[in-house]
Amino acid sequence: MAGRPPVSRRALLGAGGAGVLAGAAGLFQVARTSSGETEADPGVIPFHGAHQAGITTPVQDRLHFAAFDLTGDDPERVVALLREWTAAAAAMTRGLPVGGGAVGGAPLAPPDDTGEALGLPASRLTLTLGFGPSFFTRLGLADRRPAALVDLPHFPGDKLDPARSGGDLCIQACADDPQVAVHAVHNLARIGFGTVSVRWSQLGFGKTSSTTPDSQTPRNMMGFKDGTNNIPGTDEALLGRHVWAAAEDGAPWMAGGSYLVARRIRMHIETWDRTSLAEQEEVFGRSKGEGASPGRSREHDPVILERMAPDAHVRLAHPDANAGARMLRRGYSFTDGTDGLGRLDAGLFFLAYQRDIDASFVRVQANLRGDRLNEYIQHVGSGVYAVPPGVREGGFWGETLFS
Ligand SMILES: C=CC1=C(C)c2cc3[nH]c(cc4nc(cc5[nH]c(cc1n2)c(C)c5CCC(=O)O)C(CCC(=O)O)=C4C)c(C)c3C=C
Ligand SMILES: [Fe+2]
Repeated sequence: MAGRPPVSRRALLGAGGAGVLAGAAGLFQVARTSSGETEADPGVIPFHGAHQAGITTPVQDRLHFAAFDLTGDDPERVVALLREWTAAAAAMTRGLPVGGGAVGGAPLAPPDDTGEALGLPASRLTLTLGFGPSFFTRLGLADRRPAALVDLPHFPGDKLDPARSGGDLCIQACADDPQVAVHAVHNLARIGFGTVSVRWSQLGFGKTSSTTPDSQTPRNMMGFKDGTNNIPGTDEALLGRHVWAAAEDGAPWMAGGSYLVARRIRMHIETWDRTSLAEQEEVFGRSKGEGASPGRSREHDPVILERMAPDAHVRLAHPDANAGARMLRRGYSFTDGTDGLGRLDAGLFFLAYQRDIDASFVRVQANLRGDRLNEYIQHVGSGVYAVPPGVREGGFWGETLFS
C-alpha cells in the first residue's frame, strides 16, 4: 500500500477493473475528506482509536467470527503477522482492497486481495482481534496473561465441542454485508498462511443484541426481543465500570481493552416451537410482542423481578441477582443446516464483552444453572479472549503487549 493513493473497491470496479489504481479519484463513491480519509462516510467505522471498533459500535447485520491457532511459537513472526494484519484491516474497513488489490498486479503472482468484495462499499465493517489463553503460553508470555482472562469452569449442561472451542487468536468481523465480513476473514486467513491456521469459525446473521437502545430491539431465533437491557454503547460510565479494562486491573497493557466470551448456544428450536406462548413468556420473564416484563406494559419499563417466575431467564440474569454484574452483549443468530436427524442446527452465537470475566460472565452463567431456558438450549462451543486496546495511527494490533 505504501505510497499509493487509497482507491476504493467501488472506484476500482467502476473504472473498468484491471490496472486502474492511480487517477481514479474522480470515480470514488466512498465519501472522502480533503485529507483523503474516508471516515466521514457513514459506511466507514474508524479503525484507529482508544478502543477497538466492533465492541460499542452499533451492531451490524452480519458476523464472521474466526478462531486461529498459531503454527509456531516465534513471537517475532507473530508480531510481523500482526503488523500485516493491521495494515490489511485498516484498508478493508475503509472499503479499500488489501495491498496492491485483486487485479492489476503482477500476472504471475497471486493477487494481494482475494477479490470477492470488489465493487462493494465498506458496509460498516469492523475487525476486532483477541488473544486466547493459549496465545500467552505458546509464545512464552505467561507472565503477561491478564488475571481477568480466566479459563471458564465447566457449567452444568455444557456439551462443548473442542472443534468449535478455544483458539490462540480470534477475529470478529461484523458488517452490514455478509460478503464484506467473509472477505475480511478470508483475506486475514490468507495473509496468515504459515503463521496461523483457522481452528473454527462461525457465521452469524440477525444481530440478537443492540448496543443502541433508541433503535428497535432485534429478535432472536426464539422470537423474543434480545438486548433490551444491554449496556448502551454510548454510556461511558457503564462502559468504564463494566466493559473497559483499566491499568489498575493488573495488566496495564490491556488498559482500554476488554475481555470477550464467545459461546455457541444451540437452541432445541423444534421443542420451543411446540411450547405454548404463556410458557415461552414465563421462560424469559418478558412478553413476546412488546418485550415488557410482568406487571409492566412497555419494553423499557423497569422490571419487577419478584413478579417473574423464580426460574425466569431475566430474573436470574439481572444485575440485581448477580451482585451488580453486567456485560455488553453483541451476539448473532446462526443456522448451520440440519443435524442429520431433521433438526435445525440453529441458535445464538453469544458474544459478550466485559472488564472481568469471572465477575461478569462466570457469575451470571453460574446463576443461570436453574434457568428454565436450559430445557431449550445447550452450550456447544466456547472461547475466551483478551481483546487489546485500540490501535493508534502507525501502530499495530496488540502493540502494547509486545512493547
Ligand atoms: C451468561 C450470560 C447469558 C447467557 C449465556 C444468555 C443466553 C441467552 N439469552 C437469551 C435471551 C434473552 N436474554 C435476555 C436477557 C439477558 N440475558 C443475559 C445474559 C445471558 N443470556 C443478561 C445479562 C440479560 C439481561 C437481564 C436484565 O438485566 O434484564 C433477554 C431479555 C431481553 C434483554 O434484556 O436482552 C432475552 C430474550 C437466549 C435465547 C440465550 C441463549 C440461547
Ligand atoms: Fe440472555
